[in-house]
Amino acid sequence: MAKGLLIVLSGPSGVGKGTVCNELRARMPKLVYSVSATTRHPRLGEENGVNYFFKSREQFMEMIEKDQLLEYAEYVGNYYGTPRDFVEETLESGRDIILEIEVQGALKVKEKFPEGVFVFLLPPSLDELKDRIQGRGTENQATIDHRMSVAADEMRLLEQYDYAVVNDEIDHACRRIEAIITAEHCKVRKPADI
Ligand SMILES: Nc1nc2c(ncn2[C@@H]2O[C@H](COP(=O)(O)OP(=O)(O)O)[C@@H](O)[C@H]2O)c(=O)[nH]1
Ligand SMILES: Nc1ncnc2c1ncn2[C@@H]1O[C@H](COP(=O)(O)OP(=O)(O)O)[C@@H](O)[C@H]1O
Repeated sequence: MAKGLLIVLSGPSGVGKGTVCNELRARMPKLVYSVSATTRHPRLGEENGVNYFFKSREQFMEMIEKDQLLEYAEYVGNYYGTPRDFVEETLESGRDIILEIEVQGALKVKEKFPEGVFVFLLPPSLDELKDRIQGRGTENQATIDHRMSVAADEMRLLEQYDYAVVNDEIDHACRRIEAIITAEHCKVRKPADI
């Protein structure tokens, strides 16, 4: 059986990765979502095992030592990582999986899965990005400033991705990503790619 597609959706904080990913999951019920582990505290309404697996620093370090993470990254003072087994089992079973992760982690996944589909979500402008992070109201000003300075560096990594999608409107961004997934399924795989 053909393996599933590994789709990595990345881009700067606040660009709308979470929002677009949720909408895609609603539109593509067969698309499997990888739930990450993190040392960040849960936000109001977030559930363990649904949004993230919330871990202590010690538990996270243990996952690293046991090689249970496909990749991990430290981002604005917290660790985030992708549980490996779930991704590999999903792909083996022929289902597509989407990882919504920040850019350093995405590039580590690319080293291990060069055949993955790497999608970079762009804001319509940096001003709009700041408005979105502020508008979400989940971070204090210092964290917002830190995330904005990280965002400028993150944008430079765009050229290492396969696709750039501007998140102007959620519906438009989702349609573009759906089109990318459809196209990837239609792609003729050369023996060297398999
Ligand atoms: N490398 C990596 N990044 C992750 C993972 N899970 C989430 N992230 C990213 O970590 C960053 C911070 O996530 P979070 O604190 O939930 O804030 P938000 O996504 O900006 O609302 C975001 O860019 C996420 O996409 C993961 O497993 N690995
Ligand atoms: N296309 C869009 N137009 C306007 N606002 C958006 C759009 N996409 C996301 N947002 C808003 O921007 C904020 C950041 O989105 P979020 O999905 O949390 O970003 P990320 O996961 O990349 O950090 C949220 O308040 C969200 O509602």
